Amino acid sequence: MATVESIPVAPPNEYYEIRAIPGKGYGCFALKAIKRGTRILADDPLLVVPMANYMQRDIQEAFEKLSPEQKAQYFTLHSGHGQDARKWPSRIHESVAEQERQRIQEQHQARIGKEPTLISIFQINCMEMDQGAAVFPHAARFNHNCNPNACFTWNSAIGKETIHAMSDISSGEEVTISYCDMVHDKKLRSWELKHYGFVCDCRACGEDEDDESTFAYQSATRRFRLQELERETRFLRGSRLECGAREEGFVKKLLEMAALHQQEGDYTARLATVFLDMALVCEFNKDIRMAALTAAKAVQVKKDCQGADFAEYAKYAAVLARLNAKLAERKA
Ligand SMILES: C[S@@+](CC[C@H](N)C(=O)[O-])C[C@H]1O[C@@H](n2cnc3c(N)ncnc32)[C@H](O)[C@@H]1O
Repeated sequence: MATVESIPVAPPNEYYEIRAIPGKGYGCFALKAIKRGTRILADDPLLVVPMANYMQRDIQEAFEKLSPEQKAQYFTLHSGHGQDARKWPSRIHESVAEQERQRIQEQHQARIGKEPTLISIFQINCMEMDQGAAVFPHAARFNHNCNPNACFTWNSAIGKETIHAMSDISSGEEVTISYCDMVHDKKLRSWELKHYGFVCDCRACGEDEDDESTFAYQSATRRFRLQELERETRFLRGSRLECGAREEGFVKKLLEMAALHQQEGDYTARLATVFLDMALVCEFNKDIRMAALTAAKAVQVKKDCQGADFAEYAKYAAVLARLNAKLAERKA
């Protein structure tokens, strides 16, 4: 039970404070109106595990390197222990290799254990970092929403985890991020969130998806269509974008994807890639005016969600500069 004295403190900042929320532990609340694109937090890693398929011993090894204060800070974080074993599969398929089997068992024991452990804290607080994962003590205080108002990124250029506002946030509103892929449907999201030990009660999860008048219905429809469009365009993007440029209806599909992401409030780097691909396809098809317009949108979204100091941002800015130069040449 949280007491006033035990409430964790946010790092000195003008944007948010930490408050207790019944049933959710703590959460982060806006101290004032925050504009989309604002960097709310840039957090240093506390405990780093340099591989994705980490074992208990890897967390232990990283933990041993911490100072006594850092070790104590780690154990103030929320833990995913105390879950009901009956809600998890009781067997591991025989085809699973020995090392992975051990990994699954370690994770499972941590979840159903009675006390917080290194793993039970790591598994619900870690975020991707380079080829592995890390716990960021302040970023770890942001709760989940399937339609969040903020997003997080590991920014290797500055060596920090950043949290940016993805929409305009009102004073007093909880600042949330998504722990799962925003395109996933409710069933998959609930499985992903089960690993964190909670059932999401956001509008997209809590309302009746079969009732056309609800946000949940609209959201489910958008996510379903986005999945379809991702499947249809998967092999026409990235290094195969020139094939996409030649495909009839491809730009229309990218436009639809961009619209759906925006309607869903998903102003993440994924939306930036859709705008960038649109710009490159338009450039390929010699529609420079449209290309420059969509490149400007890509740059804006990229900057808003990750910042101009994010390494990949320079690539986006370079595309826009090239297109603007082409436009200027045409006008001259
Ligand atoms: C990374 S921590 C977030 C901060 C945490 N609430 C705290 O008190 O430090 C993740 C844990 O917070 C809780 N949590 C996050 N989002 C939630 C939500 N939407 N509903 C209920 N619990 C949530 C769950 O216990 C989850 O395992």
